Amino acid sequence: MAAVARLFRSSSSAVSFIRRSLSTEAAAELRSQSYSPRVDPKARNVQWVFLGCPGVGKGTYASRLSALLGVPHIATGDLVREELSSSGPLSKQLTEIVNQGKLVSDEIIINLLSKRLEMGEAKAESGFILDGFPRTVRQAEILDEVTDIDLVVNLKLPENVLLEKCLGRRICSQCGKNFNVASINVRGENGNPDISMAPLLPPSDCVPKLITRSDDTEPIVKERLRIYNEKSQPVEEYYRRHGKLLEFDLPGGIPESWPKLLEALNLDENEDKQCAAA
Ligand SMILES: Nc1ncnc2c1ncn2[C@@H]1O[C@H](COP(=O)(O)OP(=O)(O)O)[C@@H](O)[C@H]1O
Repeated sequence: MAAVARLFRSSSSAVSFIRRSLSTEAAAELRSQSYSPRVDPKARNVQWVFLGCPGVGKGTYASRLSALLGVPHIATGDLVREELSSSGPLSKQLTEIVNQGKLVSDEIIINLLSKRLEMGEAKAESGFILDGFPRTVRQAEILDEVTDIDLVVNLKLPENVLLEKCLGRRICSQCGKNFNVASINVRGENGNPDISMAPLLPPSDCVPKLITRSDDTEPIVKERLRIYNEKSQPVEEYYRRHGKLLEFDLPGGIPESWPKLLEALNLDENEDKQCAAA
């Protein structure tokens, strides 16, 4: 773990980039606005983290908010998948780890994230919505050493829904959009409401190009859920202690959840004009 801190200390480009672009002043200003509903979302420097189990919809909601707020959506899972399809030196090692449902080392993930952030710097990006990072308490501590996170949104769904969602997930290999062929109807337990989600079907152009992620099989999803509970649930606790965690129980699919999420974030639905489809 010390090696990761050393990586940040010694990799001056990564550290200086993160320090420069993740301005704590802007973060303090955002906090002082306390998500006031009347603030122009584009005027904010958003530095948010999305937490949640595999399949919960971090990518869907983070990318919608990224379009609404005009900040990049950075998903470390996407960075890992890009790396493993690139036939670069890490590719074989990463394929093995991902296909076992395990986590990539903190060193590798921070390296990939630093490179992505540097690329954003070149494009004068400001703010971010991180999805899939941090996933260990050590990653959260390292992030805190280099920046000031404003808000952590913890998306939640029951585990049986998560499994069905992962197994129904399909991706268009051409446009990259995510779809879901599962029709979910799960009875709520212990007084919790029932959950229904209609399938999110692709347009006919995408149908012949649909692929399934190699780690979206039942045994691998179960392992990813186990690892989430072991390694990433403590991250929820870490941010809860720091008073940054917003818990959000998804009430259903996108049509029910999106307006409620905007409400929880004090964002006005009327600002949702240019939001891209999920
Ligand atoms: N922050 C991270 N730390 C370690 N490994 C990661 C991290 N982010 C992504 N990965 C790797 O990439 C895989 C895919 O990530 P992601 O698409 O976020 O999956 P999930 O659907 O399980 O949330 C993970 O199972 C893990 O192997």
